[in-house]
Amino acid sequence: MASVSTTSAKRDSHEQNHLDLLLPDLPKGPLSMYREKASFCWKQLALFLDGEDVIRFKKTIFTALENDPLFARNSEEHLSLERCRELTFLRCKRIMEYDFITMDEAMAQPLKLLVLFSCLAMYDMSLVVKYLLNCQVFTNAVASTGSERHSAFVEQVRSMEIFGCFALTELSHGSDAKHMKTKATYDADAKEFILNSPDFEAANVGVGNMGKTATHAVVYAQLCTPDGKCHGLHAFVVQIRDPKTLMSMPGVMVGDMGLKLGLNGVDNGFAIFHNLRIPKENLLNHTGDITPTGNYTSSFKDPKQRFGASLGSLASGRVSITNVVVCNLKLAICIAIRFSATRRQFGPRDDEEIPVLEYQMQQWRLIPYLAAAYALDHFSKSLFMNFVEFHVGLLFKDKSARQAELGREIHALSCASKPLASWTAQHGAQECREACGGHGFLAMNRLGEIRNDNDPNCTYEGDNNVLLQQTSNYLLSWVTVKHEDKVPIESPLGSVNFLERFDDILGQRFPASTVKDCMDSSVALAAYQWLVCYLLRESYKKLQKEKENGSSDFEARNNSQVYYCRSLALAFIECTVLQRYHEYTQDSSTPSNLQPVLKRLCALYGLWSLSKYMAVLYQGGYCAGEQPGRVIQHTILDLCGTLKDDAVALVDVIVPPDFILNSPIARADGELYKNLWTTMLQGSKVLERPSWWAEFCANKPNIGSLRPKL
Ligand SMILES: CCCCCCCCCCCCCCCCCCCCC/C=C/C(=O)SCCNC(=O)CCNC(=O)[C@H](O)C(C)(C)COP(=O)(O)OP(=O)(O)OC[C@H]1O[C@@H](n2cnc3c(N)ncnc32)[C@H](O)[C@@H]1OP(=O)(O)O
Ligand SMILES: Cc1cc2nc3c(=O)[nH]c(=O)nc-3n(C[C@H](O)[C@H](O)[C@H](O)COP(=O)(O)OP(=O)(O)OC[C@H]3O[C@@H](n4cnc5c(N)ncnc54)[C@H](O)[C@@H]3O)c2cc1C
Repeated sequence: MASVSTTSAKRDSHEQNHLDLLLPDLPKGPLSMYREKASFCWKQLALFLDGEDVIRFKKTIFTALENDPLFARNSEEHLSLERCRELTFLRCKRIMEYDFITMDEAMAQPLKLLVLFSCLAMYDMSLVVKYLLNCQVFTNAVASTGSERHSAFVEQVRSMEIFGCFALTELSHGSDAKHMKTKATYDADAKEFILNSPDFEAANVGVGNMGKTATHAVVYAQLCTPDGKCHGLHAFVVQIRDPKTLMSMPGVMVGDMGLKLGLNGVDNGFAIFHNLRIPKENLLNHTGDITPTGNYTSSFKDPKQRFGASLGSLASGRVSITNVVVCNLKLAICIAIRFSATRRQFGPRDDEEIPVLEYQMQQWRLIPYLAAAYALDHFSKSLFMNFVEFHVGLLFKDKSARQAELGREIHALSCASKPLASWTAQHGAQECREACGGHGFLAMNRLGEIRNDNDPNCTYEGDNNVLLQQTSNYLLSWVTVKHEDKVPIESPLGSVNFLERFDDILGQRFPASTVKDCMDSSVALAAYQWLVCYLLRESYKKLQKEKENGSSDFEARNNSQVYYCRSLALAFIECTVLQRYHEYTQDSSTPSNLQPVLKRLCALYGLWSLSKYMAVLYQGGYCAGEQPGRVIQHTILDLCGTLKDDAVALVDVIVPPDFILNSPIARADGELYKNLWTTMLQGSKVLERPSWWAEFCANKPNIGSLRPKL
């Protein structure tokens, strides 16, 4: 009989073999030095974070793209706008053919939807945006704002009989959705709505997929009844092009908005409606409906609530964007860390050059973004699952108070998580670009594309600064609830529950006196809870003061954003991200050998984010004297220094395959110069003289011949 130790050794080696088949070893080379220094096994962490099923699912998607010539990289340099759009469309169609996840599978494992979005986003942001606008944003808006009578539109999208877009923004109104001017007037005789853009300022603009491809749009318009009454913003399904010819429908002037700063695979367009008649049934009737004779009915008595509900479908976009932008951050940080681990500049001796990752400066610039990628990734997935819970409630027509509160909480969280994640990715992408020096500026290394394609995430689905106001409004509403109703502060997801200990928390002071104390992420978490309570109190006081001084509600709110409500919303979401990541890293189900590295990432994310608020922490008296500031700074540097040896392995866990990453300076083999050089030489016409060579060689300028004669 085999001894216990032999049996367990056999089991270990069996598990290792299994892991090696699932996640093959990465090539040996210049990155091996760091891989060998890692304090944990990257394969084990990948397995813990994703699970075997998701790892296999990702592999299926990535392999399909890599083996499909339609997805070949760099096959055509410098695409024209037309070709870029065409290629993105063809790829979008191909993704529908692959049907990586069926409806039933998505219902059973909703997180796999997010995995699919992430894999496509890592390949190309334009592709994922184009695909999602049609298959998710349009269909979701139809399904959640409409009713059974609209299900045919969803079916037609699935078979690509029609192609969808989502049209809310107008030329003269974007953030202020309530004041959109497009008008839908009911004609009781014809049982139709007549859609009109009163003037060109009411034209829908910036609408993804509308420029060239969409046949149908969810259009937001003010619903007016024959009695001349306006019932506010409602959504309608509007056919804008003929699916047989892609020519515009009569009554619709639709066009393309041209080149953008990024995301050029997506055709953003405009549309003007002139007496366009649409069937009565095309009103998406979740928030309100119309009887055949033209009477308006709605289950929402409060117009403010009705307005909020009509925009409800935007929440799924904001939740999903929170995850998609983390992909951009992951791509950028993976490139910069692999580069920094192989790029050598200067050294302690003339004959020794060290990797730039060894410099404290480079560590401090990059490793916090690596920590942020891990923390935000965890948060975005957990928020998505909260959204799924809410979505299921909607599907089952849950009218409970909890469901309504859950909706409010998810709205508040997503209105701050999209800004936090998109800005972190934006700043991170720029830092990574600079951290790779001149090589980072070469388009082939992809950091410019990542940065430019990430940029509009700060604007679409709601401008970041405007959205943050929704979160601070939500937090301030709890103060009113507490004062007026004297009920406990308790939300379905618990994100605001700590506010119940408001007075107690405000009485606390920075507790850590040594770097060792500060390594525990509970220190940063406690500081964040104090910060949120303090900013909430100060924002509330500021609003009151503004009103006492004669400001209207509108003015008071606007004059309380900078340093108050805006900071409050951001601090709250950072606190929530940290809280969730802290709980995750401390959880007993997290393998003990992975806990040290995850706890370090968590502590670093917390302290690094917190360090932006040092002035407020001192201003409010949470910190006093030199010690707290110093300890925080020293701990950040200490953590960066320790995590530096784990950084390459932490990248190996989250990085996609080379084909998807598509950055010669960051391939898994770490052969920085060979890969860069080969790619440079493979460019078309690199060694040829320019086609306009004669302009230099033969046609010399007649110097001074054009000098202005005064
Ligand atoms: C088991 C099943 C599994 C299935 C899982 C489902 C998975 C689904 C996956 C979905 C995937 C989607 C993928 C998306 C990926 C995206 C890719 C990127 C595509 C990007 C394309 C871009 C599109 C666009 O940009 S569309 C245009 C976007 N425009 C905006 O966002 C406009 C911004 N402005 C506004 O939203 C409003 O005007 C706002 C919020 C600023 C409000 O302004 P206000 O006039 O001041 O009104 P206010 O008083 O604040 O609000 C009244 C009331 O309503 C509440 N409210 C407002 N909005 C919402 C909302 N969206 N949801 C809920 N409640 C809302 C607000 O809080 C107020 O309430 P009270 O305070 O309680 O009165
Ligand atoms: C690539 C891309 C794709 C898009 N796709 C779509 C789409 O598919 N469908 C669609 O409908 N729209 C789409 N949009 C439009 C997008 O939703 C809007 O641009 C966005 O909602 C912001 O509106 P706006 O551009 O009108 O900015 P504005 O609202 O004019 O804002 C301009 C500036 O003013 C500030 N501001 C505005 N209000 C306030 C306030 N109350 N307090 C303080 N500051 C304020 C904002 O912060 C911003 O900096 C897309 C945009 C882009 C860039």
